[in-house]
Amino acid sequence: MSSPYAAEKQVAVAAVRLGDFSAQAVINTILGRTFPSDPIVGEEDAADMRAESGAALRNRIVELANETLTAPLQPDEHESWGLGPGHAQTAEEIMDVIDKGNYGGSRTGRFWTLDPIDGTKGFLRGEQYAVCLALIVDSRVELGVIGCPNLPTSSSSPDERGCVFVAVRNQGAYQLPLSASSPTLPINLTIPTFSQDTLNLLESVEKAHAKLSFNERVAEVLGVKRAPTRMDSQAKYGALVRGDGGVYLRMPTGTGYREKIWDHAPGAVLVEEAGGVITDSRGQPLDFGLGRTLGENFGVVAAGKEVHSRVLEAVKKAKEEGN
Ligand SMILES: Nc1ncnc2c1ncn2[C@@H]1O[C@H](COP(=O)(O)OS(=O)(=O)O)[C@@H](OP(=O)(O)O)[C@H]1O
Ligand SMILES: [Mg+2]
Ligand SMILES: [Mg+2]
Ligand SMILES: [Mg+2]
Repeated sequence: MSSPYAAEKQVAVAAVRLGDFSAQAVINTILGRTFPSDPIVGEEDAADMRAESGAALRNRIVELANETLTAPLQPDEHESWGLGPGHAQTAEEIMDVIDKGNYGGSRTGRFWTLDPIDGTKGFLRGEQYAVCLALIVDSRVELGVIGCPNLPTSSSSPDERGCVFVAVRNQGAYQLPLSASSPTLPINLTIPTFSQDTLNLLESVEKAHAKLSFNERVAEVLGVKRAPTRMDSQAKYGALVRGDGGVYLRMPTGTGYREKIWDHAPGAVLVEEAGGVITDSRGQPLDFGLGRTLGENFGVVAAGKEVHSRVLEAVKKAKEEGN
């Protein structure tokens, strides 16, 4: 007997692959047209589309990407970005532009990093996912954007969904509505102060992505009273900076997995511009100059200034207990 929802899962996995590749094609096209000399570290590559067995996948992605690339321009888009009627690309051009994301990263100079769909598992469950882009210059994140199509615009309006978080170094952190035609103005974000009664953790849903049992112990050491908020993707960073949770805590599961720069670069500048602090679990700065991964950084801790130092101490204590 086949497992429950096997067909739904197959459809959803195929949809996410289409979303991943076509989003990377569209975003890399815009970046390539506007900043032609900037390299891109993108999560996806076109190898599966180029394979002999990849014809159906390739055709569908080319169709989807071209649908977006050739759609009539929105008020906030420009034809010089390679968008609008008449801007269709061939299959070869689409695969090449996806592979423009193959850059290996660098210590110096400027490059972009893209996660076309972050929180793949969340997307598959119909929950949170995000489209994430950051500009890194000389290893420092200068700009970050996290688009969350399924995130409520605030915790008090659960039915209104779709937010974009934007931060530019020294220019603040903002939340905008996802729809460019919405009259809502950008909201300037600052991580609020949490009391012992309101503090809680923001953590992954997937046990394979973070050691949730360790988070539980850290919460106990901190005297946290509220249950954790589990959410997929970098939407967690958006939730943190607008005060929907007090601490972002992500501890390695012990498999030797290295965190990818596209999973944290936009969140890093967003947290700092909202007045918070982001480091690894040992208090080391996240190093975006080592290539496609964060190298030896061990986990991620982000929170408001005072809370952050308390979390690092609690992590240390919980680790010592475990030794
Ligand atoms: N073993 C392991 N350890 C840590 N992280 C991992 C691991 N495996 C995958 N990933 C990355 O986790 C990204 C999703 O992050 P989240 O945990 O926030 O979301 S989710 O709950 O998994 O959806 C996810 O990003 P996407 O692939 O873009 O979804 C992965 O890059
Ligand atoms: Mg990701
Ligand atoms: Mg992804
Ligand atoms: Mg992935």
